[in-house]
Amino acid sequence: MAVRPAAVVVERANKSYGTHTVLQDLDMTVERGIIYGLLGPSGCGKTTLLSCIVGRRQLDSGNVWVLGGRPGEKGSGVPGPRVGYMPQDIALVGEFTVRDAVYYFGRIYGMDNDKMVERFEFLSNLLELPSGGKFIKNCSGGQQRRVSLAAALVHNPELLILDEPTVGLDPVLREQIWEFLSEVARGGATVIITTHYIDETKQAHKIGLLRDGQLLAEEAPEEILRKFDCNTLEDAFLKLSLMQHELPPRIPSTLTPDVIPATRAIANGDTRYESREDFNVVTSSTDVLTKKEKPKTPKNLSRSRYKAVFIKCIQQFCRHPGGLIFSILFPIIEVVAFFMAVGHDPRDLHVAVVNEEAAFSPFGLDICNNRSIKHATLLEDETCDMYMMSCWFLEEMESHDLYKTVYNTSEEARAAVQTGKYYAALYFGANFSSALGVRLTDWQVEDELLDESSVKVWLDMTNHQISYFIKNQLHKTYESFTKRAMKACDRPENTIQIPVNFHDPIHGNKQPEMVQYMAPGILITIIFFLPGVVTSTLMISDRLEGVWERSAVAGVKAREMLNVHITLQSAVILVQTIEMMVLAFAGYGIPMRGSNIACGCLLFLQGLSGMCYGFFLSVYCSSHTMSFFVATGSFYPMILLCGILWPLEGMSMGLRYVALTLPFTIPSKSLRELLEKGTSVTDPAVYNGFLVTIAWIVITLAFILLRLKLKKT
Ligand SMILES: Nc1ncnc2c1ncn2[C@@H]1O[C@H](COP(=O)(O)OP(=O)(O)OP(=O)(O)O)[C@@H](O)[C@H]1O
Repeated sequence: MAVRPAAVVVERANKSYGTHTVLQDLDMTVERGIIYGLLGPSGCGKTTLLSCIVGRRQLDSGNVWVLGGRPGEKGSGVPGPRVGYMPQDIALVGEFTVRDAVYYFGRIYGMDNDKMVERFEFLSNLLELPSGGKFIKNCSGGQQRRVSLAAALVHNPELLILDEPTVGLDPVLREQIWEFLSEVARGGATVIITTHYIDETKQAHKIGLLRDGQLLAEEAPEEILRKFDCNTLEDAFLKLSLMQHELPPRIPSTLTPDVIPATRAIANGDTRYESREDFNVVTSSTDVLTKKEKPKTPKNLSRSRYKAVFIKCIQQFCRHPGGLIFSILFPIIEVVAFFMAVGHDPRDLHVAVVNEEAAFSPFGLDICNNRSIKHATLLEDETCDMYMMSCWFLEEMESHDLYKTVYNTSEEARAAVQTGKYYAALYFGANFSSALGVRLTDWQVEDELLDESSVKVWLDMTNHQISYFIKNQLHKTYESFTKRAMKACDRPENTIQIPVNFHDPIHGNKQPEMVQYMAPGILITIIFFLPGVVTSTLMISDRLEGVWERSAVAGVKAREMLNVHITLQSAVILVQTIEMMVLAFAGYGIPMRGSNIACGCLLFLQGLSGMCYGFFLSVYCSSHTMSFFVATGSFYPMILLCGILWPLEGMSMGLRYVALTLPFTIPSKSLRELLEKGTSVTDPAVYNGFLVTIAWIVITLAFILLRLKLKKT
């Protein structure tokens, strides 16, 4: 008797999702060279069982042997090129053409170009595939399913696992596919197929009926019909299901040798097996099953897998205009938007002005335009005569970008502020100049005179930026106004300035621009955010579409996927870094006092950190929505706490420590040190930023690998 090892043996398999038991002490045997039809109602666990067979899920207890080894074991070829897997979902990249989809798997399995061309031609004819250049996303559901089947068949695997391959196909095509599968089995390969069309499984050599986590029957279709005295398999299954709880526990069929129907004679190369005894597998002796066979896998598959995934990612990226624009144009748009919109002083600001001094003068309000008027003169007795000084004040105010709109009364001016027309109202009393003259020469003045010599200001403080700007401009106006008056009266200009002298700053310049302060933080956040979003979106799409899972069954390792993605994203991040630096330093003249290379490296590392954060989101979030929530929920606190919007010194100590651990806070400070102070990278103020960035990369990668290890997704 020729003893022939089984292709698949499952022994006392148990699998639950939480409290929901899916497989319960399940035994299953699939002999080599047969078509095995796995049937069962929706949700009974067929897909779960298949994914345990291909090594993508682990049983809670029990054993699985596939092609003489354990799935997932090193060198078993499963997952890998010994299996062809067609999942229930299409699991193909929408940006693939029909040809790309088939070639992608061909490359993973290490097929050379000629072989792929030949197989593609063959499968195109067999499965009536749409034209090779048609995009998967433009194919109909049935066409996509046929392409998906072609992708599973491309490399002539030893074991074909097809999860509902014939759904939605027309009967003629279904018949052709079954004929082809019979031919494949005659060639010695094994086929496990699930289908909802029970009748078509008549063509299988063996059928397993899965219900409530167990196989109710596992026999040749004719045998099932005979045993249950039925004309159709549907009737037989109905009977079996009704009798399920009355039946004694099923003894695995392989232990009771049956006769394989004459019509189902099975061939493997030159050997033909006419009887079940011939065909028997020694499931009771796991020695035979676990005996290692040398898998017929081509060498250097890792290289071809890298190539396949690399080409796939490039195709996905280049054929996705949104992604391309997002990655290349967004950094430019965001940097330009920032430099154009942020940090500039408000312009064309008008304030409501009531000038009673001028109004009651002989020329009325026009007096301020009268160039012959002398506003301040030194008299012979060395006293300073001041006249219509409000005109000078208003002139100085305009030179500080605050323009007057004249009102007649202070009530009207304040009403204009109240209604939001202006941010400030100014009032000069009728005796402004004379009171000011007395005030500047006499220390002992009465409150009334003090009041008359003051410019009264009412502000709308609800807009902090603008009201602080107006306050600042009025202080500057006062400064230049008094200097002008003192000069006219031949007095030292600085005598009535505030007695605080600001020397040249140690760092930066006397008129710092907000934009320079914010730029490092903004560059850091942009370069972190973009790769983060691109990575999480691409990865979640791949996973939800089943592409990741399917590639993994074909043998692509998570590490290989990550490496390819990291390489490609790194290239994109490099381009983004260069774009941003050229724009910020050459385009908008942000000073760069430190090392260009150090600045580039810090930005690049931040991009990598953002990419790792994107990976992190993609492995921990089950959907795009979830990832969006987490990304938005985390980016905002990162930006709010990083010190660009408000200094850390304004936060409580506890919050400050939290802020320092976030990815933007210390790196933004380090970049500012590099740019504005030219600090060396050997200084902790700079290298701390690098350390925090690297720590974020390492920690997120560790969490990603941990997750991938713990959960085979
Ligand atoms: N990751 C998971 N977490 C929790 N429950 C799951 C998970 N995957 C599957 N299940 C549940 O396990 C049961 C079996 O699912 P499975 O996909 O294996 O069924 P199936 O027989 O393939 O169904 P169908 O024919 O509809 O595809 C279902 O009730 C399903 O809801």
